[in-house]
Amino acid sequence: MQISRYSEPEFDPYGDNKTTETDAGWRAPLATSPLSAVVSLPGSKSLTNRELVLAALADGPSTLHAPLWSRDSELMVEALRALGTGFERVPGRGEFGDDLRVTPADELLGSTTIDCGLAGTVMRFMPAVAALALGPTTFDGDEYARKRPMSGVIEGLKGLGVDLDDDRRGTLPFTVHGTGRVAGGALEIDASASSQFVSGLLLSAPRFEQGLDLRHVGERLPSLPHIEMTIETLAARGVAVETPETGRWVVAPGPIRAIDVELEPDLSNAAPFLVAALVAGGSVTIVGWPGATTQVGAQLAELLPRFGARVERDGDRLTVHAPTPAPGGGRGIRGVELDLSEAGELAPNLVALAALADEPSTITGIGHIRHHETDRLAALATELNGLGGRVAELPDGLRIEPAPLHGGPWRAYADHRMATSGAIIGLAVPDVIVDDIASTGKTLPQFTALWERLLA
Ligand SMILES: O=C(O)C1=C[C@@H](OP(=O)(O)O)[C@@H](O)[C@H](O)C1
Ligand SMILES: C=C(OP(=O)(O)O)C(=O)O
Repeated sequence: MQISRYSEPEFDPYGDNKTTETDAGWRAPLATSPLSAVVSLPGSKSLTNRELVLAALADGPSTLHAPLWSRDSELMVEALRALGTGFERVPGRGEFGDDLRVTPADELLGSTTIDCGLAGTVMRFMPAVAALALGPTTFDGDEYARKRPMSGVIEGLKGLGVDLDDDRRGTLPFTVHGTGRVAGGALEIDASASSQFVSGLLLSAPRFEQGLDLRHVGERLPSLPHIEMTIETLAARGVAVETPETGRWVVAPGPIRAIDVELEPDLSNAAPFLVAALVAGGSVTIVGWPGATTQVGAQLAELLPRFGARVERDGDRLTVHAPTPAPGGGRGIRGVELDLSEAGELAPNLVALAALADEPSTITGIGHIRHHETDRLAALATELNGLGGRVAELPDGLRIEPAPLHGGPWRAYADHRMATSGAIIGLAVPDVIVDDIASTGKTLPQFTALWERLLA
């Protein structure tokens, strides 16, 4: 079989976003009439990057149908390719790019460097794979990636007997000295800073000699649905993860089956589009909404009605209808008291929505999003207040008071969800200029094209 390079010249992780970016930034389009839009979205980042790792560790070739093609998934492909995994693009039925055939290496080989970019999934999922490779693998990433916590991965691998050189600050860069085998066994880690510490160990665990008996010992565990997603993707490949008690996962050693998988659309990337219906009025429909899913974005169907939306489900179509405008002239968007600890990934877009509500909101349980692509609590408060907002940082969340907003610069901090939050504000407020809309290429290279079509 011919294994071609994934990064063929025509592939551009920033895609259509380049076409609308100018030197001054991207002027977020204002919504001038109620929406009536149907939107189709590319594959889920979280599912694609799990399936890439599992396909590379599987007992034969797997095909991923309708995978995500974006900066984060390209970084994952390049990381796995650097260790010897084969990739071949094959024509598929998806609207957003080819399918991908993944052929595991006969033997994973290190002696390489992996660029994690700003991708949490790459920096937290790949070190355990590198420990299964023969030879040293150095991990590094974007400047801000060096600030994201890695202690659960670093201390976890050391606890499993892996030789790892690090800066002792619990961050990138570091080098994993793989020997081609990991003993595995019982391990305790603190995953309070990120559920990805748990997922990253579980994904490789069936390949450890004694499997893994992992216990989380910290105070809180954020983003639980993402751990469920890891367990489900392993189960689909014949690996049972036992959960004898909350915060403990047991994986027996054994093969990871090669299977062909169909990727679901990214429901967290549906958030800005669905939120747009509440801000602009009218309705937005997402097609391809799965019947059952572990994606946390599915919670939008329950979260958006809390803000006053009406949600309708018809087969694989999910439609969000705007609330009735308030008699006094407001949009009718209600304030909320939300604990988003399970769904921190949705927080930036929901905070943007709350900033346009008629009533105050408090969103908590999201202290861990200070460790996402940027300190999202500080970034949201700074950017909204810069446009006249009244947002106060809490230790683990934000308090948002209604305030009239004005136009001005909106910094994205290289964070795709900060960029899309600026676009949401710009629907209602003229002259919001997002400095780095291309950061949406992390998970949705088509963002600006889809956004402009939403408003067309
Ligand atoms: O495993 C994953 O795919 C993810 C887990 C979550 O991370 P945290 O637990 O760090 O919030 C989520 O926020 C991130 O966007 C994706
Ligand atoms: C936190 C996020 O990403 P990452 O996978 O880099 O952690 C996110 O996409 O909101």
